[in-house]
Amino acid sequence: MTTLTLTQLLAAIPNKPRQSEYALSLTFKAGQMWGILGPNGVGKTTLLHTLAALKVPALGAIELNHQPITSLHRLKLAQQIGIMFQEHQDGFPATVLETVLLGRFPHLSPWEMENEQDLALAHAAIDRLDLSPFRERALNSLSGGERQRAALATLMAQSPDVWLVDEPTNHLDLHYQVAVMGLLAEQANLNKVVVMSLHDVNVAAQWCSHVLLLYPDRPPIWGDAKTLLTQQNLEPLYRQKLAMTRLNGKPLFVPVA
Ligand SMILES: Nc1ncnc2c1ncn2[C@@H]1O[C@H](COP(=O)(O)OP(=O)(O)OP(=O)(O)O)[C@@H](O)[C@H]1O
Repeated sequence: MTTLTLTQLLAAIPNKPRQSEYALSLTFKAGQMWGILGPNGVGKTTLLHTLAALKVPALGAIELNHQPITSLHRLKLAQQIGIMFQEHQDGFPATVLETVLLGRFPHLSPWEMENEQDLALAHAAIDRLDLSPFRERALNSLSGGERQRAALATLMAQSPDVWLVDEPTNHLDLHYQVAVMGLLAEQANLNKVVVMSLHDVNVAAQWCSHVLLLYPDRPPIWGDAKTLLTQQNLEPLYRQKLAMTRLNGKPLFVPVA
């Protein structure tokens, strides 16, 4: 069973004094769907980048299946941990299919070309994200939502054990928000670890099994989403008064002006 364990972890947040940060010690487990919530600038993206070993933490350790991630070869890491970034930068001109195929790169040997199975996985991911009409389109010609779905299709083609997803519902209309959260829930059901940053507490309440609440000015809390997603915990998180009701047994929060 895949585990990603954080021990006394402090992410290196630029311009933030270390003494004002609180350490994280928790384990993300296979089958769990985690939402990281917190105000703008609190460090959600920095934490995701640190978990993907793209940033060195200020302090503490991260272990994938009880092995320090720093001891794993970058290629091995990319086979097991995948990240979808918040901002999508198109480094060079490429079609949707070429981009999604990049997800297979960590699984290829040096100089090896993608085989039929890699192509089949890329096509399946494109179909799953409703991108078939755009298969041969230049990535930079896509709309924001289509581009977001192409990034998720690339992650799906990569098929890592740990999915780190920075604001998955960004740019998406309501239909695709539900479709994409359904896709991530499906991955958790397939025993992947899913960790995402979210701004919509209602999306977290609807879909996440666990949450990590990052406060700007007090220790973080983490655990069962049903227990932690309360007005009492969320109002100080966002410094915003909230009203709460229930829909189908799940809480629904509305900011009160
Ligand atoms: N390259 C950088 N130089 C200076 N400061 C930076 C840099 N990158 C990030 N920061 C700062 O680090 C802090 C954490 O940023 P981060 O993107 O992790 O926050 P976030 O919680 O994801 O925010 P948001 O909800 O706005 O996406 C912010 O104050 C940000 O301005």
